[in-house]
This record gives sequence, structure tokens and C-alpha cells, in this order.
Amino acid sequence: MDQVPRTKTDSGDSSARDEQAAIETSGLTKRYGDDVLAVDDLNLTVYEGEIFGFLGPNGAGKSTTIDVLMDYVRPTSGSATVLGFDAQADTRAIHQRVGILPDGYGLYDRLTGRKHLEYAVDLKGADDDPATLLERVGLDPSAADRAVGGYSKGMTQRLALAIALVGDPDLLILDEPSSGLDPNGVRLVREIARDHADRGGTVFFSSHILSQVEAVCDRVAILNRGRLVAVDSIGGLRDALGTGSTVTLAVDAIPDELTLGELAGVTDVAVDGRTIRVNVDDPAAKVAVIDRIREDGAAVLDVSIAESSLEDLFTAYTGDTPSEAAAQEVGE
Ligand SMILES: Nc1ncnc2c1ncn2[C@@H]1O[C@H](COP(=O)(O)OP(=O)(O)OP(=O)(O)O)[C@@H](O)[C@H]1O
Repeated sequence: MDQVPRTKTDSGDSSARDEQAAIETSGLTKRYGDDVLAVDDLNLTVYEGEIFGFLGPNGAGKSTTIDVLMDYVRPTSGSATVLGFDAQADTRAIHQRVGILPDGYGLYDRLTGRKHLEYAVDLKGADDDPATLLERVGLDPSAADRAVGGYSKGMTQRLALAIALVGDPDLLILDEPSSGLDPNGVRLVREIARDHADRGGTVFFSSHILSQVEAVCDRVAILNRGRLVAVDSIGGLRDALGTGSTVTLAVDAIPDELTLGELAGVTDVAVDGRTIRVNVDDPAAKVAVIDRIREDGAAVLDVSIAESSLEDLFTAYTGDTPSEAAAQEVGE
């Protein structure tokens, strides 16, 4: 191994550490046979300390990208580094420092949850107390002593999450972590992601559950048909698309002369009874809208502001609408 490993604790200078790439791909391409281009010339940088959302519809290439990062599959061309290590040459070093919750995982039906954890601790040469990990993921100790064949999907997912946390990894890769989880479990995943980042770790969070990514991630990448179509903060994506916000005003009476449409940043005005809906593409216009309607002579009885959802952004970038199932899975 010719590269120096990086760990969460080896840098006293957080600003320098923040500039380092936890994941970097360069021209990464993966074909399956002649027909399937799963990942297409992907150039992506995820910085240490980020919670990074990797978003895309089914079949976009998210799991394939993760498979290449972990050397489960070989790229057709291009390269990738993880924590400064080459994804194909330094696989052992990467596996030692990365905790992964894969999209599909193989657990042994007849082994208990605790045995799975003990095995994972041994494999990583870590010294975690399984009880602490079980508590962190909300798995009851009595459940931990049962064979995983009898686990519900949610319990299995919690165990897989505990396994990913073994050895306090520098990088946590979560592939569809909320799959099978109830709202409490979904919240737990968010808390674990935040907690991991607060301790200086990096989280790479792949999901098609949009609101979850929106709630927890510093930046997101949107992948569509193997290609990167956007990388930015949620706010940055909103600004770039100009999907903006909707200000809804309840007023005592609609002024005879409504001049809201003349304001800078206002893109649309609709009146319904004594409710006025104003679309704005500039955050500063929200307050100006309220001031202007008062100047026009109306008393404002109520105001609500709806920001465009990540779902709108996702649709705008990919042309795909997330599935009903995905929307329901959000569940909160
Ligand atoms: N082993 C394989 N052999 C052939 N094609 C594959 C293989 N694995 C993935 N693919 C194809 O590659 C493309 C990308 O799949 P991938 O699983 O990476 O997408 P994804 O974004 O993770 O989707 P999902 O959200 O459904 O898991 C899809 O068209 C998929 O059918």
C-alpha cells in the first residue's frame, strides 16, 4: 500500500480535513454486457465530514457505484478513491475503514443477531461491545439473542446498520438505509448519520426517498441513467432551477389594484376567494410580497410559505416521478 491512511482522529486541523476527499471518482464507467451502461463517466467528489446524499430513481446506477467503491465489481473504465485509497488496489484498507449497509445483505438465518455482530467485530479487529451497538440501533437485547431468520425486515435492517457501525468507521456508506423501517427507524437512521458526521466521520447516503435525503444531507448528487445530472446543496439546487417558494396570504379583502405581479422575484400570482398565492424565485421577495399587499390596502390575516420540495427538483432533473411506494415509505 503506497498511500497513507487517514483516520478521523489524525488531523487536528478541521479546515484542512474538510478539504480532503472521502470519495473521488474520475470518469468512472461500468457496463454490464453490451446493453447496460449502469454508470456513465461519473466524476464525483465527496468531502470528509459531509453527509452526502446520492439520489436517483431505480436503476440509476447508485448501487453499482457503491459496488465499485467497495471493489465488489470492477469498473469498465475510470477510477475511484475512497479515503485516499485506490478502490481497486487498496481494497483491504478501504474495507477496514468503511462501514457499509448494502442494498442487499446476506445474513445467516440460523445465527443470532449478537453472533453476527461478534463476527463483524472480529473481522474488523475492532473492540466494540455488541450491547452498545445494539442499543444504538434500538435492537432489544432479547431480540439480539434470537436467530435472525425470525427477524422482521425492520429488525434485520437495524442489525445491518449495527454491523455497518462496527469499528467506528471513517466513512459510512448507507445504501437505501430506510428500506423496511418504520418512522422511528427512519428517524434513527438520520440520527445515526448526523451523529457520525458530528464525530468527524463522512456519510454517503444513497436513497430514492427524497425527503430523507433532504432532511439530513449537506449536499446531494442526482444520478439519472448512470449520469450525474446535478451536485449541489438542496438550497443551491433550488436556486439553480428557480423553483422557489409559494407564499400564501389570507387577506380581509382583495385590493382593487393588485400590484404584486410587478415585484422583482415574483413569478406568478393567483387569487382564490380571499386567498392569494404568490410564487417567488428570489427568497428576498417573500417579505416584499407581504409589504406590498399591505401597501395595496389589504390586511394580512395569515401567511404560509411552502418551499419547493426535493421531489419537485428531482422530477425537474430526471423527468421521473418517485414511485408511490417511495413516497409512502417516507411515512412521517
Ligand atoms: N449484475 C448486473 N448485471 C447486469 N445488469 C446489472 C447488474 N447490476 C445492475 N445492473 C443494471 O445496472 C443498472 C443500474 O443498476 P443499480 O442497481 O446500480 O441502480 P440503483 O440506482 O442502485 O437502483 P435501485 O434504486 O433500484 O437499487 C440497472 O439498469 C440494472 O438493471
